[in-house]
Amino acid sequence: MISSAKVFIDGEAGTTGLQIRERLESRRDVELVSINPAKRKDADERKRLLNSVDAVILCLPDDAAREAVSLIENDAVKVIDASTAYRVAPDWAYGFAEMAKDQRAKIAASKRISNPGCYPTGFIALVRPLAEAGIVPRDWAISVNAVSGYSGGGRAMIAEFENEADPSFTRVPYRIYSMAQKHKHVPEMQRYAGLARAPIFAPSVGRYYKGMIVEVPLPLAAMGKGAKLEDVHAVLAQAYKGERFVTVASPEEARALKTLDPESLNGTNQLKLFVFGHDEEARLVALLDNLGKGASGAAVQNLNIALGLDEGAGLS
Ligand SMILES: NC(=O)C1=CN([C@@H]2O[C@H](COP(=O)(O)OP(=O)(O)OC[C@H]3O[C@@H](n4cnc5c(N)ncnc54)[C@H](OP(=O)(O)O)[C@@H]3O)[C@@H](O)[C@H]2O)C=CC1
Ligand SMILES: CC(=O)N[C@@H](CCC(=O)OP(=O)(O)O)C(=O)O
Repeated sequence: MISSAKVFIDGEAGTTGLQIRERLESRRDVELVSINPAKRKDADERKRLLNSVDAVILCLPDDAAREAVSLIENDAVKVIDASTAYRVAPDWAYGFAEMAKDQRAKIAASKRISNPGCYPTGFIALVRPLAEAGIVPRDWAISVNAVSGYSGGGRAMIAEFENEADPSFTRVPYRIYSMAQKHKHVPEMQRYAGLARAPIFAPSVGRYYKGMIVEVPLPLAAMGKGAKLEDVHAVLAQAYKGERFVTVASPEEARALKTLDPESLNGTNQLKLFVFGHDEEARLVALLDNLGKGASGAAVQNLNIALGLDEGAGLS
């Protein structure tokens, strides 16, 4: 346990970096080390800071994250990378503490932690326990549909939706994207859900800032396992029993809902799972803030675990 850990956020002026900074600023057990804004892309100054702290959080595009990792020579520095660069790298710990019983220990023991993608956080939470239980066959042709607020695309997409002077400015209320089935999140979805086949991923973005719904339709009757809706719920409830940041709505709560608002958990590090439908057809839903449990919340949770601090410090 380190009493006051020094932390540098590389990319602290970006969407994710700013939110992490806000979550850490008032902490007494963490001392934030900032870069002079004029030098924030200066490799020498970044290298100095990257090697002078207990932990760094990388909130950069993939290539810049790889460069940052290559600049670290101090073996004591712990790295939490928010980008896609190392999410399926074998020598990195996947930073989804609730994903498996031994995952916290893996995160705590590793100096290289990759923060999960926002969509994969919802997908893996829903599917991994069901694949382990045999309800979802590992070779099932699974699909996942999702909607995100536009902050999911970082500063560039925020400008697209908010800045009328931006050449890409748009007023669309909703749009689908990534139709070529090559989204950067698919490899980590497949790997950590434990599937033999890549899921068909259909993401979309809406004209609102943040919040997301990730949905997995499951034709239970066609899956040949004889699982009923209550079995699906029971597996998920057991998998996340006692977890503070991942909860499963009760069957009564799910039945009472007529609609679901993607913004309901904004500002929190919460991920809430729902099992809708009936015994023949289930609609599994994960609700989260793409900038909360989908990014900055998860990064702070991982930082806390990596430094041996209270896992929930700075999080709600
Ligand atoms: N937004 C989200 O919901 C999520 C984002 N992430 C991931 O987090 C990372 C950051 O994303 P996000 O915050 O949204 O992106 P942003 O575009 O909002 O921020 C990226 C920041 O990195 C800076 N930057 C770019 N290149 C360099 C460099 N070579 N050296 C130093 N700084 C650099 C940018 O500066 P400038 O703008 O001046 O180029 C910007 O401040 C990405 O890898 C993304 O995939 C993860 C989960 C969710
Ligand atoms: C709405 C939108 O565009 N979302 C982004 C995902 C968010 C993101 O930046 O990906 P990470 O979670 O891996 O960092 C996308 O689909 O590329």
